[in-house]
Amino acid sequence: MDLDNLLNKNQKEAATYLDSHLRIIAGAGSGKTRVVTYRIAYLIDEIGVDPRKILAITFTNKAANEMKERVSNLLGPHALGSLICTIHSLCVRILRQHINVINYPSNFMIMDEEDQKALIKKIYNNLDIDAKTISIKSMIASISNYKMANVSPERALELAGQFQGEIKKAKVYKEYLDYQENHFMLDFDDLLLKAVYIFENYPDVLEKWQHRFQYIHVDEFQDVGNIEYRLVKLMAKKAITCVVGDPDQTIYSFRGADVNYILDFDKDFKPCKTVILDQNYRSTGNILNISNCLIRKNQNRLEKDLYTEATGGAEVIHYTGKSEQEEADYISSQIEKIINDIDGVNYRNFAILYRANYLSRTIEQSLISHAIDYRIFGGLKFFSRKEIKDALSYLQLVSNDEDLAFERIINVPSRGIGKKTLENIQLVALNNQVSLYEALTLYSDQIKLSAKAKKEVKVLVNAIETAKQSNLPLHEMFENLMNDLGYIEMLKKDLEENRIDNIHELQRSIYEFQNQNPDLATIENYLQEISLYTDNDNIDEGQYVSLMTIHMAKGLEFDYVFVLGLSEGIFPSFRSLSESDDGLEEERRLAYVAFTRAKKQLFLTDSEGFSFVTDSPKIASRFIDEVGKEGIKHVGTKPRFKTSNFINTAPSKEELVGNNQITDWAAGDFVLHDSFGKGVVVKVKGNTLDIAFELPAGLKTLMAGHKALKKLTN
Ligand SMILES: Nc1ncnc2c1ncn2[C@@H]1O[C@H](COP(=O)(O)OP(=O)(O)OP(=O)(O)O)[C@@H](O)[C@H]1O
Ligand SMILES: [Mg+2]
Repeated sequence: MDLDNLLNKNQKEAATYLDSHLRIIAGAGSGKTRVVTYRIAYLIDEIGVDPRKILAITFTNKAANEMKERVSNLLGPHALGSLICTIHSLCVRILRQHINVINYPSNFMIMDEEDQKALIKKIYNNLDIDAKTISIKSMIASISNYKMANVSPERALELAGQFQGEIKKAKVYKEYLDYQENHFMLDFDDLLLKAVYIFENYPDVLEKWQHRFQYIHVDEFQDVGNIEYRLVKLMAKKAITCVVGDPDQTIYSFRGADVNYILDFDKDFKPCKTVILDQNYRSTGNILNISNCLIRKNQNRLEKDLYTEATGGAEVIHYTGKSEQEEADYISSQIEKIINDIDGVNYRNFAILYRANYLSRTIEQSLISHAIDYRIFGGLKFFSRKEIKDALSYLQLVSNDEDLAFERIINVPSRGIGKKTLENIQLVALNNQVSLYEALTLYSDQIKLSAKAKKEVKVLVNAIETAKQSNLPLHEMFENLMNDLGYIEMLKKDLEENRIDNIHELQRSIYEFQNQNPDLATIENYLQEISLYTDNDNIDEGQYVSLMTIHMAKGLEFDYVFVLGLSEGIFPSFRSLSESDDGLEEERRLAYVAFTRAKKQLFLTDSEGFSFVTDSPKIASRFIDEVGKEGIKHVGTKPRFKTSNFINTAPSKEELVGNNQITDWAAGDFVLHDSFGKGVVVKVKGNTLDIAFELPAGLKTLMAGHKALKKLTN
């Protein structure tokens, strides 16, 4: 292995330095992960270290697999034996071997978040606690806090004093722990906590693991929290520890990550050498330039800049679309164009990144209609998400009384209708040769329901019947339906903000559908169209474009990267903006992570219109403004920033989303349309208008509340 050709001087120094602990602090794409990979190869190949003495901790399974693959490409099969994994899977290994010291069986079960929620719901039922008073999500957070602070249930009860809410929480906590112990279940926090507990209390176990590893590496060290740090510190007693990270890429502070662990690393790990890498090998000059410009806007940071020997390369493109659909179609067509124009490029060279999961919907639909295969990492495709399936089931029930849809939603939100009652309804339906919904409405006297269930069923039926008879535009009917059913309230209660955002996104999809198909805007037709998108399975092999949130993209790189949804309030997210400057700075680091994933070309996109999530008109993200003017080109519609007076003159929601003054329209009204010019209303049909425009536009059918349309008073 000729390291001189593979690494630059500083990188080589870092890869081969074995005299003490080592810290590598460096910006994105400077080869930190590459150094760790070569260091492992160097240890095995040149120094002759037994691979089993080497540990490398990565942030995600994907990163672990990539590192394993790279090492085995370098060394062939004799690299096998070194342990390259995430911190959670390391803990699972430790516990499977040693958890018996605390009287747990080694085949303990691991609980994910869904399991936690289910257990807490069960406990709420037993203790007669209403999720309205303590949301499930806040309960999960409290349990995590108690555990991390090593607070016992008894102590939690003491601390609660006279506060009823806190007393309840302490009780739930006790039940939760009892259940876990009786069933030998560990949640994700426990994996770390129990491993640390065993290390701290069973010196012989700790010693085994301290002996096991001679060289320890931790990638993405800027994102470790207290418990991870303690684990590494315990294990590293006899090892040479190498940590690498970039303080500008700390993006998990909201979950307890603390950048000070890397900044103060040399205080605990003595002696320690620090290597700084400042040459970027990943990106073109233009990409690097705008990323540097952006991150410099953070006040609270260590000054450090990256340079590259690469040329400027293709300009960074900022595209603004008139609508989200236009924005998405721009991305799809650029992917097609690049594949057509440049030899050897395929879908795998592309990534589309976004701030939050709900933002994938428009781009997914566009990719499907362009026949571009894609895969979502770390999440489900939009139309496979639980809340979307629930909402669509409700719409199905409204439109054509589907039994499968009925079964899916009859107890969501919970109406006290369990398996037995459902069987009862099914039997009544069968006996009377009607649908399940009809059985519930027409033959309710034959169905045994508790008083609570009866009340809830009434709410359900009312909501569905109101929706069936609604004359409102579809997206408003849908909004009312979700509210009337208590569905939104259920999500709010559980603090499921992401799911609420997804429901709002679905509402937007309905809104767009009726705008594009004013003549055909029925639920049946909408569901029909959507069915094209709902049964698209994930492809695991072959070529596909990668879609993921920016958090998932940490450490990865792609030739062509699109970052979409760069609108104020979306990214930076309005939730972070309302917190503090720290919130904004973390968003900016997130943008820095996103932009620096690109190797050859970076596309930043946003669009005009109205956001159902922020409930306001969209303007371009401040991050677009902050990247400076050099090496970036604006295309599409002229972007609007907060600094212009757009905010004052922004159209209202009614103007953008459609007002309810449909009845105000009459044949003969004069109108002005942004693109079609002047016209006269020929016919009013419900919410749609037939309008004769000046030529060349001619006769058009439009939504009455369309934002581009204004009624002229005379
Ligand atoms: N000396 C070098 N010669 C050639 N290519 C290099 C060199 N150093 C790094 N690279 C390449 O540059 C890219 C970025 O490297 P790497 O992923 O290790 O950076 P990083 O610092 O870990 O980035 P991030 O902060 O995003 O995790 C990779 O494709 C890597 O192979
Ligand atoms: Mg890396």
